Amino acid sequence: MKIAIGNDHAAVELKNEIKAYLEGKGHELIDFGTNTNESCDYPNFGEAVGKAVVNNEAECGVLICGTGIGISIAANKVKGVRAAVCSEPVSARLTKEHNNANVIAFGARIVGVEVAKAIVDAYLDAEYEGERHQRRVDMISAIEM
Ligand SMILES: O=C(CO)[C@H](O)[C@H](O)[C@H](O)COP(=O)(O)O
Repeated sequence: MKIAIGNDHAAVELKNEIKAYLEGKGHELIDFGTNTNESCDYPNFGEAVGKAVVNNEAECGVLICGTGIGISIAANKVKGVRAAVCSEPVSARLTKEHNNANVIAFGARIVGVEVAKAIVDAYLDAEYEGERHQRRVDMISAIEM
């Protein structure tokens, strides 16, 4: 799967761990940075990953900042993005099954590397269930119009 990934300065190390983990599973990662510990602004990376997903350059996105919150708020401003912050794998599975989330986010200051791996695994292994959930996802899309 082609996956866009992005992060701010708080999450360079965790991003590199998750990127290597996903590449080891055969995924192709498009890395939008940042790749240094120099302080930077998470909206740039949330926007870049969100646009890559809605423009079909990637099938889904992974975003990491200190909490996962700011970067997901930014991504959610891109029309068509449904980014969900998850700090554990059950929510990560459910946001794919119910919300058809196309971006998963988490915080490098909140979760450790093993929980982060479990979150991306749960998200990527899950399938959108459609049916009653589609009505609700359509309602979310209608808010963007
Ligand atoms: O956006 C955030 C909060 O929701 C992230 O945690 C950022 O990484 C954080 O705000 C960055 O903070 P810093 O003090 O500039 O490192």
